[in-house]
Amino acid sequence: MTSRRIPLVEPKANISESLIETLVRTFYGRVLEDETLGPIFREVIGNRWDEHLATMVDFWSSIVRSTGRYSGKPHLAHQDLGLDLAHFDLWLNLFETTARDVCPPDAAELFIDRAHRIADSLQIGLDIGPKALRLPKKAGSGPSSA
Ligand code: HEM
Repeated sequence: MTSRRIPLVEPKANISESLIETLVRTFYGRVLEDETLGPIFREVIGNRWDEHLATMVDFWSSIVRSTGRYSGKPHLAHQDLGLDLAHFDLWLNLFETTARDVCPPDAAELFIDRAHRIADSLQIGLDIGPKALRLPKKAGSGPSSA
């Protein structure tokens, strides 16, 4: 049997909905104060903050409690935001700090592990950074570069 290269952090903590809500509210409060991330979120979300926070609570509840409450398409939500690696680094650093500030250690590690995995998947799907697949364009799918 081969060992995993990236050990999966398995859920140990029984994470409550109220912890998820605290994490989500604290994190997006800090995101809004960030001089780079704040303006992006303000512009895109506008006055839909209640909806966004509720979506994010459902998202994390699905991830760490397997409640199945989220069924959106995160890749589509991010594809027109012009994100680059620096945005992901900022987001992940802020998320890690917030998770460690508001969660017990084992819960924080689970959130952080999943956030990194999903960020990787977003970068692969959005063709950002060294993890991007950079697949050649299919014939007929764009302007030809003769
Ligand atoms: C790189 C920095 C990031 C920025 C600037 C960013 C920005 C945004 C914005 C503006 C939205 C709202 C889209 C809309 O309602 O139209 C959104 C939605 C969302 N983001 Fe991010 N995001 C980032 C990284 C991440 C990461 C790393 C994750 C996951 C760990 C994530 C998960 C989500 C989810 C689940 C939604 C909801 C999509 C839906 O409506 O179904 N984002 N993000």
